[in-house]
Amino acid sequence: MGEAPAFFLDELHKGVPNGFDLKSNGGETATVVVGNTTYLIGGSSNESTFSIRVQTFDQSSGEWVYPTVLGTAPKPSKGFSAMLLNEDRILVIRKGSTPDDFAWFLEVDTQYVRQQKKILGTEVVAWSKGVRGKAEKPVVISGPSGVGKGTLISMLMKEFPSMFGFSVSHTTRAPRGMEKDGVHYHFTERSLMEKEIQDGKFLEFACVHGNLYGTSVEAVEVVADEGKRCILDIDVQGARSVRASSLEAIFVFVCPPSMDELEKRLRARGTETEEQVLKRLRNAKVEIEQGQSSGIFDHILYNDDLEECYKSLKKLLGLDESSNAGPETAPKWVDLPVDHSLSKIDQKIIISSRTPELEKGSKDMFVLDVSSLKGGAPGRTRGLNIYAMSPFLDGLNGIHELS
Ligand SMILES: Nc1ncnc2c1ncn2[C@@H]1O[C@H](COP(=O)(O)OP(=O)(O)OP(=O)(O)O)[C@@H](O)[C@H]1O
Ligand SMILES: Nc1nc2c(ncn2[C@@H]2O[C@H](COP(=O)(O)O)[C@@H](O)[C@H]2O)c(=O)[nH]1
Repeated sequence: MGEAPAFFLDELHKGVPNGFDLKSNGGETATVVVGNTTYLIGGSSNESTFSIRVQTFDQSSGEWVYPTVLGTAPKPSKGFSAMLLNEDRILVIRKGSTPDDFAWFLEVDTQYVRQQKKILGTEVVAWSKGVRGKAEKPVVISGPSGVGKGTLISMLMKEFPSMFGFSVSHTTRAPRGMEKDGVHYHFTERSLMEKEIQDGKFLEFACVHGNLYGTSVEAVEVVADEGKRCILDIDVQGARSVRASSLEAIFVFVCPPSMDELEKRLRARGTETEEQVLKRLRNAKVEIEQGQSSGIFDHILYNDDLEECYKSLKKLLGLDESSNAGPETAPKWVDLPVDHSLSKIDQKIIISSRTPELEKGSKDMFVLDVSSLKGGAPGRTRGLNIYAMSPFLDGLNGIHELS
């Protein structure tokens, strides 16, 4: 595994498929060899911006392969640099990008990519954007309809607005009176949702009480992009799928004190028809059985007294009284040098300016610490840490933590 030799690159250039603009991209094409496959990441240029594209070359057959590219690709930028991070992913740095959108990972052999290869029967690569800050695991909350999941989640979001973000699911059920599209759910048509499921846009989906519900990859990404911890309110089937996916999460199951109390709450909420209430209660029995015995869940909570249950939820999430200290300081702005090179020392990527930055306050070197990465496709890669280093101004000890 490594960089492609120069002669091989020349051969590649001859056969480059249409749309790939390697020459004008001036050395910004990355070629990474993994076994018999060369991953070619190149720009297709449009005036002064490059859209990043991926192609693979199978050395044994001598053929170009068009992999299925999953995830949202990075937006066009002034250019990019790339390097092999480890056996399963390539790091791509977008030049001249905003600080919250500079680091991307092209996964070539992660668990998710291998899974998708099997499902789709094609070569697969997947994009995942790197996000800075703490790498707290998402929280999956399941339980029968009417047990109080939504109530508990609202309390958490109200008390810790800067810490948690809600994953807005898609559903084919009709909105209830107060529900807003895009806030409580993305209300959608079944045929459209089925097409999007086919296109790999969903992390999980399930038929629940006669309607289709699902968590799109984007719903989880939006929360990670805000630097928040994602909360998913999904049924047991969905929790099972997430458990089997590469999204590492904490799984919580909420039980009612009794079936009578559950029925009381569902009826008191007054949002379902009699037929729906009966259906939801029938399904509740199965869900409670599965929730308690399937081994999917890390924690089981009993929602009898709401305040007590909320306290237990906070405790298992590691939120004691002192955690309510207000929002974390926002990560500082990073002004990466546009013309830079990348090198790697252990789990640290050194981003060095090719031309010393002369402007007051600009930095010449950055260290991207990738030792605590979490998550990845589908979704964001969390836990990215970046430091500025000014060897010319401060000596090599001049490290400033930015996040
Ligand atoms: N501990 C509790 N004691 C009494 N009532 C409660 C308790 N927890 C929640 N409730 C009430 O029960 C009803 C159902 O709660 P909620 O809507 O949060 O359930 P849910 O689990 O989110 O249901 P669904 O899965 O259908 O969305 C609401 O009217 C809520 O106010
Ligand atoms: N598998 C999924 N289940 C979901 C999702 N969003 C919600 N749900 C579950 O559906 C039922 C019913 O919800 P309601 O809003 O109609 O009362 C409830 O158990 C939710 O947890 C999802 O994206 N995937």
